[in-house]
Amino acid sequence: MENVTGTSLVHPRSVPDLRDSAGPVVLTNPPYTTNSLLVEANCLTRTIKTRRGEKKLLEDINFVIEPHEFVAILGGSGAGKSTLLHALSGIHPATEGEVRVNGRNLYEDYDDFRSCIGYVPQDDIVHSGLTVEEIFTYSSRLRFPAGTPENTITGRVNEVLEEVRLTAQRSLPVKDLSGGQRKRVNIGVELVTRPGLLFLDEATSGLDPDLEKTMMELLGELKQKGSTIIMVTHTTANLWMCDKLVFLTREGQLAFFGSPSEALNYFGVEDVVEIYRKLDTEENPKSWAEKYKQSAVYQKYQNRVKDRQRPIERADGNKEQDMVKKSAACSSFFEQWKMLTGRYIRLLSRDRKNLVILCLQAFIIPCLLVLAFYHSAPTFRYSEYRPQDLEVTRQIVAAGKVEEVQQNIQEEKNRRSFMSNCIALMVFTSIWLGTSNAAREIVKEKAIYRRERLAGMRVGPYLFSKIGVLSVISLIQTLLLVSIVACTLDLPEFWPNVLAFFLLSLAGGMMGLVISAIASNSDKALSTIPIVLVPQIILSGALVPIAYVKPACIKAVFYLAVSKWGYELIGGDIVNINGRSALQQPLPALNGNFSAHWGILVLFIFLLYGMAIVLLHRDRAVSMPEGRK
Ligand SMILES: Nc1ncnc2c1ncn2[C@@H]1O[C@H](COP(=O)(O)OP(=O)(O)OP(=O)(O)O)[C@@H](O)[C@H]1O
Repeated sequence: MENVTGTSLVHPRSVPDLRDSAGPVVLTNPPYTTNSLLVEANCLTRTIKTRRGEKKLLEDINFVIEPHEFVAILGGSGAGKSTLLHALSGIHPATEGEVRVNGRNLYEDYDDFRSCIGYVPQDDIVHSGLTVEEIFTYSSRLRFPAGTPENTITGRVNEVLEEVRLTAQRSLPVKDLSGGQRKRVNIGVELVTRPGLLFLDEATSGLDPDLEKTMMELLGELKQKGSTIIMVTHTTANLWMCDKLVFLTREGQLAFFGSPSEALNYFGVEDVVEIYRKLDTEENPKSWAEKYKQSAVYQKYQNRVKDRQRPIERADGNKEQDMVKKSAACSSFFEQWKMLTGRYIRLLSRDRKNLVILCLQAFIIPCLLVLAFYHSAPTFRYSEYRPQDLEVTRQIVAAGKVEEVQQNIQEEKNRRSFMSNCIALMVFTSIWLGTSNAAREIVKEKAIYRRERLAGMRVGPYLFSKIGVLSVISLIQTLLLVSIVACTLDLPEFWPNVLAFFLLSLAGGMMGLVISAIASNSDKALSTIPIVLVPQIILSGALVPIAYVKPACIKAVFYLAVSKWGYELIGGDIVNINGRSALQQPLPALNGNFSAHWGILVLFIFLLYGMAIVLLHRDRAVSMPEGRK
């Protein structure tokens, strides 16, 4: 392993996969990224700011991991193992120092390496409602370059099922698998592209000894197939399968880097567990780092670093770059959107209870509205709003029958008031339905989202897949709402009403997605909904007519509420009942000149969409180079 020649840093086995005999890179064959990668950690330090000042999680870590090496990162709890893994994989870059992969700066060229890197998190971050086969298939579609034939994907999925020994369970949903099987699914997701660099964060923890050994053997096989594997682990039973061990002191310094046998010799112990004890009981952890720097093992590997410098510089940079870039070519916007939409529909359709609740709420709420308004206010029926009413009133006035005029005015006021209330409630219902449909949709799968962003998923197709499916749900709910309420209460203008309520629901959905993008978990998302929805009720103008609101700066706040524009658009002049004479010509909903209101609702939808895009782009867990700044 230590005699790897420096003439090419690409493993020979990977070449036929990606190139035809004529030379140029082709993608008709499986687009695996089996090119072996050499990893150099140069002076890695990670400092964070705490209330008590700066804290170093990692300090001056240096080592070189050769292609095809299987490396375990070890150390006591809180030593910085995960921090080091994140720094090496580029997920959370070090604040000082650099990681070089085949001589190139990983942090600067992360996008080029994205598809060569697999990261298996500690938790089983997959959609538990999908089957094992579906998970591997979607994972392949997301990670393979555009235009990869379906049979290539199927072939690779079958291979991975074999590799992780889950062929018999391929049709089972992940939620029905055992803990160990789920771990294997978690690892398999990253294996579809056969990554050149595979990082695992305690991926084998919690497994029984037999399964843990099986997983280590599996990783050993992957190494044989060309991957460089770096793993954080607490399990010491099978460390002899690793090529190198990295030991960290309690304070994140490098205590040791070398082979398992060298580790036992260096620490003068017979069992790796004793090394933990030695590292833990040392009063001054830094002394381990200093001692290691004086050791022969350190000198040996430092020489290896020096020897490595020249071959890296000599390597055929262009070919190397081409290959990495080509394999990093992710699927197109449309392909990603299609895949993500298909997966989202599948997931929703498997969650029958949720679907029933979505339909029920769109059915029960309008039914309650009808019950409340139809029986209590028969005069409210919209069909009774006729211009003749006004004429009749005028005749009564002309006849000097003041009492009848007053009664007529009162009836007119009641009618408008009921109408106004019903429309306001429908407006709130639409916005609320949209918001509650969407508020959990990103946050509930945020860990998966982050994992897939690392694998090359783009924010645009992801958000569009959510919006597309949620729009269909909103449309169905709106049709139910408007059909039940508007038809029973004789509201005219059916389709314009449907469109207006649909836009409101869509705007609500966008608010929900913004909440979902900000929230750190589903509970927080749900408790944020009232913060967004209650202002929609207060600022709609239905409770306090905007004409009466003073001063102007407070009035301006009302203009920021989606409900205000929807309420005015759908209610027409009825919304101004308190500000106008009841004898004014009543205008049926949507008959006035409200074209600006349509435009403003659409503008709100676009603004909220933009906000969700920006928030998802700024998600710190997946912002590679920015994380360093
Ligand atoms: N964002 C942070 N703010 C403050 N301290 C942090 C932060 N992230 C990590 N730490 C601290 O850095 C140290 C190293 O954390 P890390 O998760 O890398 O340790 P670890 O060796 O993987 O631990 P374990 O084996 O228990 O998972 C810990 O003491 C942890 O509390």
